[in-house]
Amino acid sequence: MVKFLGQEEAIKIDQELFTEYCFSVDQLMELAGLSCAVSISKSYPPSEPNSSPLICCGPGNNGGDGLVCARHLKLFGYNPAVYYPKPTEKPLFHNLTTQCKAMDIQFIDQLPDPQTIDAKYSLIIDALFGFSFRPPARPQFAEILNTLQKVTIPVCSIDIPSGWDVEKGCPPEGGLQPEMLISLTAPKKCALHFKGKYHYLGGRFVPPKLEAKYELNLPQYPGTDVCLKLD
Ligand SMILES: NC(=O)C1=CN([C@@H]2O[C@H](COP(=O)(O)OP(=O)(O)OC[C@H]3O[C@@H](n4cnc5c(N)ncnc54)[C@H](O)[C@@H]3O)[C@@H](O)[C@H]2O)[C@@H](O)CC1
Ligand SMILES: [K+]
Repeated sequence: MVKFLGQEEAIKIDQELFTEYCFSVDQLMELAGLSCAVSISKSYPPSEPNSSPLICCGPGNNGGDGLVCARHLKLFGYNPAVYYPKPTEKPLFHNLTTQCKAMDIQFIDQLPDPQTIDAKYSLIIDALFGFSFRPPARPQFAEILNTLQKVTIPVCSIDIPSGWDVEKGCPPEGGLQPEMLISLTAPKKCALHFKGKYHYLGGRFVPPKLEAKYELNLPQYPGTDVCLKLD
C-alpha cells in the first residue's frame, strides 16, 4: 500500500527535492499543477456544460499549484476564474499571475456568497493550503473556508482539503468535504479520512532513490500519464 505521510515527513521530502536533487520550485510546481489539471479533466471533463471552475489560491506554494492548474485548464478548454486574496510578492508568483492574466483568466477580488458561487461556477478548486498548514485558519481565511463549506457545487482539493489538519483530517467543528482530492508526491495522513468520490495521485517527479529512501511505495503510473486514480 502507498505510504501516507505525516506533516514533518512531507516537509522533509519537499526540502530534499530542493537541496539534494536541486529542483527549483518552478519546476515542481509546474508538474504538480499540470497533474492537477489533467486529474480534474478526467473527473469533470471540459465538454460538460458551463465548465467554469473557480480556483481559490492561498498565500503559499499550494496557491502556486492552483495558478499553474488554472493556466492548464484554460488550455484544456475550461473557462476558469481565480480568487487570490493574499498574493505573494515573490517573482515566481508574480509571473504565474501575469501568465494567467495574459491568457484572459479572470481574477475576482471578492469571494461571492455561496448561492452566487453555485450559480456562476461549476467547480471549486481548493488551492488555499497544503502540507504546511497548521489549524486553526486565521480570520481572513476562516471566513473564506466558511463560505466554501456552504457551496453545493463540487470541491476539488489540491494536496490537502484546506482547513484540515495534515495528519488528523477534518477539524471536529467541521470543514470542507471535497468530492475530489489530488494528493501530490504521496498522500498525507489526512487523506485516510477523505470520503469523496475521486482520489488522484499527481506530481510524478519523485526520483526513485528518494522514493526508496522514504519507502513511499508509490503505485505505478500508467504509461506516460502524469496522474493516477487511487482506490
Ligand atoms: N515537494 C512537493 O511535494 C511539492 C509541493 N508543492 C505544493 O506546495 C504545498 C506546500 O506549500 P507551502 O509549504 O508553501 O505551504 P502551504 O501552501 O501549505 O501554506 C503556507 C502558507 O499558509 C500560511 N498558513 C499556514 N497556516 C495558516 C493558518 N492557520 N491560517 C492562515 N494561514 C496559514 C503560511 O503563512 C504560508 O503563507 C504542497 O501542499 C503542494 O501543494 C508543489 O508546488 C511542488 C512540489
Ligand atoms: K488545498
